[in-house]
Amino acid sequence: MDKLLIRGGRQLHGEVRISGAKNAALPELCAALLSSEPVTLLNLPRLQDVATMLTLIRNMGVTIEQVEGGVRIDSSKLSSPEAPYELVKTMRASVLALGPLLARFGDATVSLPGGCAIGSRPVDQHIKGLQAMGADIVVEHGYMIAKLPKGRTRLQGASIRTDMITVTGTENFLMAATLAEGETVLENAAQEPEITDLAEMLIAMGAKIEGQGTSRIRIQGVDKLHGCTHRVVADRIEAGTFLCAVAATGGDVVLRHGRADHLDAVIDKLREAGASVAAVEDGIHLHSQGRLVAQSFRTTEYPGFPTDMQAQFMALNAISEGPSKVTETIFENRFMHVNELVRLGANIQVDGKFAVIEGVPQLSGAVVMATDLRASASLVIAGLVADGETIVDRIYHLDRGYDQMEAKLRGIGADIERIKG
Ligand SMILES: CC(=O)N[C@H]1[C@@H](OP(=O)(O)OP(=O)(O)OC[C@H]2O[C@@H](n3ccc(=O)[nH]c3=O)[C@H](O)[C@@H]2O)O[C@H](CO)[C@@H](O)[C@@H]1O
Ligand SMILES: C=C(OP(=O)(O)O)C(=O)O
Repeated sequence: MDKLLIRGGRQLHGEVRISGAKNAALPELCAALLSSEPVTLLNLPRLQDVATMLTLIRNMGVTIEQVEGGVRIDSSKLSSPEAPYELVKTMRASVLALGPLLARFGDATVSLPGGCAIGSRPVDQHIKGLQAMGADIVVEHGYMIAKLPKGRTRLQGASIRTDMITVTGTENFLMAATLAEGETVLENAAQEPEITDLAEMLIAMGAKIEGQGTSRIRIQGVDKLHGCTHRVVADRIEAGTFLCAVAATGGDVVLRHGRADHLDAVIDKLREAGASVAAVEDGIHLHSQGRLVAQSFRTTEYPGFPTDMQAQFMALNAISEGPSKVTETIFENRFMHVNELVRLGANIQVDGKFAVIEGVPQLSGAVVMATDLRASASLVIAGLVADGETIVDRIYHLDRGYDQMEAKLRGIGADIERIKG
């Protein structure tokens, strides 16, 4: 298992290129299954999750050709609309294959993803919504087996209101509805920029969608979608992670292609903490000097503070001045990084969905274990400011969602290397 070795204490200066977003690329690879014509996705990040999704769809009989900056996906010969457990277990986003397969073939078998470190993450809303569109779905032997009733060839438009806001749920319904008969209205829809990006790709394929980026999305089903070329939106969580890293170490960095307009909640907190952050042409500029002031925050759905930035901002709070309180409202078990941050000298108490942090002036390097994707990123940030050497073990979590993180950090002056294991 690979590890990262970090020698902390360096300020970060220079430019980082932000990659395409994991959470847009994954649904968009599934959206390519909606058409028998080729789809080209550009600005595709080099991530383990993307590789897993490509294996998953290749397994179904899809042809993938590498092109500069991305892939060309040809699903005209897709023969087996199935997502097996072996692939789904390493990546929950595989559930995004369900909506497109069902919409195009009237038939899909997708493994239930199972729980993961940050929470139980059920998919009951996905099933309920697709059932409202006329699918028969049974759960047997750990699989969701979805079919259209006899005599039907298309899903039916429906009004779907989920019990809570769900990002991949909204994406599954959005993709399924593009080929359904009639109108689908998604109420209580997620508003994340990745959903808007997916909707823009679907529109480029001939879908009729209105209201993306709001809580009410309307889709008029069409008979067929065609191919398209789409550029994956920049990863706001990768950008937010680098902002927190530089805010913690001090320094001056431009995040090329970063979208400040997708990170308002995080940038507001960084400014309140004392960092200077500005949108610049095709990027974000951050300048930070000296110890910042810790900030309390509460994770909520977009446009609120993202749960995917909670761990990284907590690492920053751990070495900022004063107390802060972090409230995690989206996932029930997303404080796995706390014990590891404590091993590095942080002062953090957890009580249910609250974490209370008392900033300390200095962390000290140690061996720590990554438990999930963003927990790993928070440990890297802590390692960059800690005294001496920090080893972050189990970074396969990090590789799931960060495109060459250590090379990008080295490029702006961090002392960080990968130890192959
Ligand atoms: C690939 C991708 O885009 N992943 C993101 C997506 O995950 P994902 O789409 O899985 O997260 P959801 O928005 O669905 O989850 C929100 C909450 O709803 C619950 N829920 C969801 C669906 C369901 O059928 N039943 C149910 O109870 C979840 O357990 C969670 O408590 O949004 C999360 C919340 O912003 C992010 O942390 C993930 O990075
Ligand atoms: C939780 C995350 O991703 P996923 O939904 O793919 O597990 C994340 O990106 O932080």
